[in-house]
Amino acid sequence: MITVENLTKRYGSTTAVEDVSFTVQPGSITGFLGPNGAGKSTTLRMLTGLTPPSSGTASITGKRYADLLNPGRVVGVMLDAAAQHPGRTGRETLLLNASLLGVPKTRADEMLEAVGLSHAAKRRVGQYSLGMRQRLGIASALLGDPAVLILDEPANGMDPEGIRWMRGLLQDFAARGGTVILSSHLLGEVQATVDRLVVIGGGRIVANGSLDELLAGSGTLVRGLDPAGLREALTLAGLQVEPAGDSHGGALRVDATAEQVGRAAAAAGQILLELRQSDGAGLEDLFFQLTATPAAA
Ligand SMILES: Nc1ncnc2c1ncn2[C@@H]1O[C@H](COP(=O)(O)OP(=O)(O)OP(=O)(O)O)[C@@H](O)[C@H]1O
Repeated sequence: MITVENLTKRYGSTTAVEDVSFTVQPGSITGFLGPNGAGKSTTLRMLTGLTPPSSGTASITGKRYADLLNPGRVVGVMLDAAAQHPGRTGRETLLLNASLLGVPKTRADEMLEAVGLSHAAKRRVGQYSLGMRQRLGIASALLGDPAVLILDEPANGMDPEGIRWMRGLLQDFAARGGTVILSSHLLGEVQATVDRLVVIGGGRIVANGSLDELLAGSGTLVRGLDPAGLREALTLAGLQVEPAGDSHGGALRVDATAEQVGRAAAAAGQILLELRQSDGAGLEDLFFQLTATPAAA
């Protein structure tokens, strides 16, 4: 379990992270989402003891990272896959990390196999693509057989096949009771992988919940035989209504449950052609909406 409580980081007059709190439970994959500069890396660096917080605390399995006896056996971390030593081979990289962690050398080859890099084991990391470095970074993070994984932008540079592979690996890890947090600035990149989302914008948490909860938060899509009459009826019933966009053929997005919308329409005798929870496009809108800075909103 990961617990972040009231974390704040200031750099001079810049507040990179402000009063951030969330938890990540075992058996789940949490996406830590936000646009560039939102404060994701700073939060993950504080969580892993690399950046001291200005205030607040972060703990992994109940302890601060610095207080873990052999942290690599508890938590696997990948913060910057591109920063790996270019002159070492993939295998040498893992052998070195295995000896630092005190795990058997055989783990290095096992992990190369697990991330699909056995064929490139003897190639220098400098010749690896970014996607291959991400795989190597994940192999390093898994070396100590940790219960917790913290990955900063692991999908960056991966092709769709790589993202699908990583999804399977992380879902297996979580299914065995592991705790995973991974950051991304692209919702679409992680949407199919994560169970929960913590969304950060301008250093503050702007949404936190399961994907289902956040989807439900994007409202109900409704389409009627008489669009103008339906809109008037819903507005008169006190519901917030807006057009759902050109691609939805006169549909409306309503900030209410499907039942509330259905009842209001029925009371006004409006005939409905479609009534459903607003879908993934709504989540994308929600993401932009949530992460827009007040000045841009
Ligand atoms: N060492 C530092 N000194 C000064 N400002 C910093 C430092 N590190 C981060 N910042 C600032 O803190 C803010 C948050 O940065 P951070 O790297 O955490 O964002 P991010 O969400 O990880 O973005 P990205 O996806 O671009 O990595 C930014 O405004 C950044 O310029």
